[in-house]
Amino acid sequence: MEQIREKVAVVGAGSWGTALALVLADNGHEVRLWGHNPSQIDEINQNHTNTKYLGDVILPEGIIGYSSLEEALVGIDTIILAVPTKAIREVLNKITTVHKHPLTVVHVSKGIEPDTFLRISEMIEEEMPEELLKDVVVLSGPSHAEEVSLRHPTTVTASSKRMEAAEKIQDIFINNNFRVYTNPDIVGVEIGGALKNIIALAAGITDGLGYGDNAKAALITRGLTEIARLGTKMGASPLTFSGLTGIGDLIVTCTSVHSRNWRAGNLLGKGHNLQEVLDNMGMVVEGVRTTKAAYQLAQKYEVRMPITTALYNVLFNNASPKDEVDKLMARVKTHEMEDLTNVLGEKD
Ligand SMILES: NC(=O)C1=CN([C@@H]2O[C@H](COP(=O)(O)OP(=O)(O)OC[C@H]3O[C@@H](n4cnc5c(N)ncnc54)[C@H](O)[C@@H]3O)[C@@H](O)[C@H]2O)C=CC1
Ligand SMILES: O=C(CO)COP(=O)(O)O
Repeated sequence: MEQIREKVAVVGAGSWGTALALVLADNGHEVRLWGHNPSQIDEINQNHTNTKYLGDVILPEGIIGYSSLEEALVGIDTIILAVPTKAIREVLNKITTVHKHPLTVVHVSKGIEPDTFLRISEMIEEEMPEELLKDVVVLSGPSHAEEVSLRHPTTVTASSKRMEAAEKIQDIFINNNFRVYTNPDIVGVEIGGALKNIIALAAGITDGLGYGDNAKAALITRGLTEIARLGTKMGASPLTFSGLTGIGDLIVTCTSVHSRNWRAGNLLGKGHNLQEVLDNMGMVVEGVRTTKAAYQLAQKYEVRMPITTALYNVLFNNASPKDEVDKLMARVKTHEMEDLTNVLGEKD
């Protein structure tokens, strides 16, 4: 396939931004990687490494690090936004201050904003002046940066309200190690990517408590049910949850040692407190804030989300992880298929 060569700016030089910059550079694009930590940018330009996030991986020389956002964005019309959900508004604000030309914004973050309940594409639409925003595309799926940077086979999905925009991003990223699909269901893609982190925290907790694979399989399966239950009420297609950004990302995040959400949950299950865990992680654990947002959304949409509620109690009400598991197991008996029918919206 003939690749189009583009000038692309990756905004955010953490694990995921750096790994995606590597994919883009492998495809021959001119890649500018912006980060707010000047010493890290020096390391990228001088040593072609980003050791804090990707260890001894050698980055392609085609990646040029920038600590000036204004300089990084000169002549750019596509940006990859790769910062934690919490930083999205602040970074967009900086972008619109220095860049006055229309942009396609590809976001790769996995979260929902607590209190506003906005998905990330909605936050971008709210924060960017209409005349500066061409398209919003989300790129999501089962994809740990550590493995992408080693060029191990990975599959993800691009979604946008305008399919041509998603297809363009598919073309920019796709290669023989990094296979990109498209899906028109942006609500489902964003909800699946955000909510799987909640279940991964819970899976880490049960592993930390010493429970085995049965408990993890139960969390993945019943977790998917409650993600789909909320997602369909928010307008997602139920089919998306059986795809890469649904069950796919849920499996990888609940089972991989690379997952920060699983690792944080594991420490909580072993008895560490939340602040201690977050302080030691040194990278973003998106599931904590997303649990708050999903707990609030469950109440707004009157959807049963027992795993999310149990995790909310552990994170924000000081509940004991073991007591919450005991409570989940002792709930009133129910029919599995009746629950699944609810997912499809055929019953309240
Ligand atoms: N690491 C991974 O394998 C994947 C991560 N993601 C998502 O990508 C998003 C970013 O995650 P990671 O890169 O993994 O996080 P990270 O913790 O590795 O890096 C985050 C980067 O954002 C920077 N940052 C934080 N606040 C900032 C601000 N206010 N202004 C500018 N830069 C700021 C940090 O300095 C750091 O360089 C998250 O939403 C995560 O869920 C999605 C897929 C895979
Ligand atoms: O989203 C991810 C993999 O698809 C990364 O998950 P963590 O943030 O838990 O590391």
